[in-house]
Amino acid sequence: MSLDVTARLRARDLDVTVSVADGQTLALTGPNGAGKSSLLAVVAGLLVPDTGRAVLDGRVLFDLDAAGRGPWVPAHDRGVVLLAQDPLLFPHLSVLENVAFGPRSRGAGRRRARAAAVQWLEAVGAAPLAHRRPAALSGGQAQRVAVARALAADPRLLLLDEPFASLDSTAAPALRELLRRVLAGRMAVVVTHDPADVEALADAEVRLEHGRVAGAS
Ligand SMILES: Nc1ncnc2c1ncn2[C@@H]1O[C@H](COP(=O)(O)OP(=O)(O)OP(=O)(O)O)[C@@H](O)[C@H]1O
Repeated sequence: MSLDVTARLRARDLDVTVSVADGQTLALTGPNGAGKSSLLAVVAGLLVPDTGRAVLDGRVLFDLDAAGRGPWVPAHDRGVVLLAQDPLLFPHLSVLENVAFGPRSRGAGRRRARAAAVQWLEAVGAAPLAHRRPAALSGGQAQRVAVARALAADPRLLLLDEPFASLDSTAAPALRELLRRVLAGRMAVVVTHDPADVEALADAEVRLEHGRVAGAS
């Protein structure tokens, strides 16, 4: 059980091979423009590489030959959730409905989806916010809710793109501690510029530069 991805995309000057072991969190680091977000987008199914192959838990996500032909599993069917810098909650739904959305779309009934949502909101310390709309949340609160929504979807792989970038320095440590707890034993990739995130969250680190793997530890 693992993720193995090889992707080449000329338009982004990306040419990488990266693996994540089962239950591990990989930190993806490197300077601006190194290709970190592009690689997450390829794994999430939001960006199509020219050629490459990705296998998650033994299941092929894509396998594109030199002509770009081959199997391609669409984003919604990958078991992969991308948590972006901006929490991107559905503005017209309550916090509870936002978190229940994942279980609902995976076929859970209304009651079971809401129960799962309550449980995840409690896990991230956001249960009192359940009936608010996203517009009534602070940035840190919205990120907590976004974490709950991501986990409620029960992804096989969680991708986090600079999850603390929009938070001030007082909110970041609490969310980092929350992620440290919820990522334990899960497969995840976290893009970060902050050595504190690597230290707190990662089992392994891959550094990208100019769209290439420049180091791994
Ligand atoms: N929407 C886009 N269209 C075309 N090229 C893009 C787009 N987004 C990024 N790029 C280019 O792709 C390359 C990789 O960018 P990417 O955003 O993946 O890097 P990054 O490591 O995530 O950077 P940052 O740390 O600034 O977020 C860069 O050369 C960038 O200019």
